[in-house]
Amino acid sequence: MSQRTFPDGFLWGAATAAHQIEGSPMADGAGPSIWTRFAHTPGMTLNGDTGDVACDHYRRWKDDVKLMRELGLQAYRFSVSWSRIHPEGTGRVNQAGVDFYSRLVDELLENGIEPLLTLYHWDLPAALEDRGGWLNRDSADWFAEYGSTMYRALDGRVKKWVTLNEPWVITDGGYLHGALAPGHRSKYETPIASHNLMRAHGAAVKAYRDIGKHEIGLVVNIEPKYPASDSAEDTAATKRAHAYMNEQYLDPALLGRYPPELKEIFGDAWPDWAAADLELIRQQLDFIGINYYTRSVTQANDSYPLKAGAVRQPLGTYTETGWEVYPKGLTDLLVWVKERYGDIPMYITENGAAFFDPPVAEGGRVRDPLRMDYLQKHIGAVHDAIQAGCDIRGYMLWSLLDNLEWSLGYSKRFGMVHVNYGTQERTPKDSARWYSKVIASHGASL
Ligand SMILES: CO[C@H](O)c1c[n+]2c([nH]1)[C@H](O)[C@@H](O)[C@H](O)[C@H]2CO
Repeated sequence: MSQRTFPDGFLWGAATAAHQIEGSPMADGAGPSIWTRFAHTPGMTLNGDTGDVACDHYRRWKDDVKLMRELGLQAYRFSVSWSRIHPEGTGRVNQAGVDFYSRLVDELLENGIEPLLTLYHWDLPAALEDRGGWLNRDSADWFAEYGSTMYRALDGRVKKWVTLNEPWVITDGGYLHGALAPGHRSKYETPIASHNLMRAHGAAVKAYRDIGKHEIGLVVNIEPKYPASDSAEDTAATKRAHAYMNEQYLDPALLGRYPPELKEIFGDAWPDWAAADLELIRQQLDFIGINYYTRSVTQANDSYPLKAGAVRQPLGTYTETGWEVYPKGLTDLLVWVKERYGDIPMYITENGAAFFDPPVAEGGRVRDPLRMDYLQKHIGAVHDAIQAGCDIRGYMLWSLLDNLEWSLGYSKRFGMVHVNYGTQERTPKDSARWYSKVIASHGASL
């Protein structure tokens, strides 16, 4: 393979999220989030795992930034825990919470690492859930207020902002299937939560345009859907699945409309949204963040309400989370985004895999060849998309650290750095050493 050259300024980094790594969820005046509440509800997470300690990043942040510098990261994508900033969700600001993130950003900048800040990575203040959460139309104002607090505190030092991380997972997991906080199971609530999340996204972007002077975008998880057969049923099911996951959020954000398949999927549960709502949602964005993990070979089935599902590939390679390794899907998807939405700049804001890692060997080595192979192929797929004309400006590996995988607890390790949850010792895996070389060579060593 000829040497791969990435564009000048292409940012190499890694990503995490507050609830998954910080621990100390109630420290220094913070309020509880829906994940603090959900994880402490018996039966909601594997082994009853919670984010009470996680990777203890709330206390070890300085050493973790030092580790990022040693690895040569150029950027770091992290999220802010809303309930550290507004313990009741709105109104009173907890300055100690703002100060934590301000210190983290300063430390990143002092170490030559660009911060990429996600305002919302699933941890809604519990106080707002008690007021209806994302089912309450006021959530757009709540989110814009919180975003404005952070813009005023950090804009300028933070130059790349993200409103939401993955509205699809928030609603499909938290409102339809109930596997994620707040654990609802309602076909009727799901579109309402989705729509209010996107209204909140629009309101936060509008607020940014009044306060901020840099870049703001939206992060979506999208997954290419390939029909399992050329039957009419599988073709229609694939179209529904594609609209439900891939178009449901990018279409309103970038085109100001929902895909028509959503009415077919949700039926009487799909409201006729007001045009003014779609105008609020459709705000000029500076970039889109793409979270990519796998593809879905899709067939018609009796799932509710989508009536479509993935078919396991007998010759496929699968990760510990049951996702097929399919790098070409990333290229196909990025080209699809460009073709459907135009030349909007993109970042790969998450890509990575959980594999079973061996324990830390003598001398502090963690051999993770499967992860290295996954990453090499997917970064190569990003390069293929760039060659195909996509404007991709960076790659954030998921994840910097092994961390709390939501309802799966600590059972899945996505980190390029191993975390011993008993001692909190960090040990870079082989994949981290390999990634450092990729960064140092700007992709040439891929
Ligand atoms: C369904 O895959 C999603 O794109 C997705 C995968 N992941 C995510 N979203 C979340 O943004 C992270 O918090 C997860 O830790 C990470 C790994 O599961």
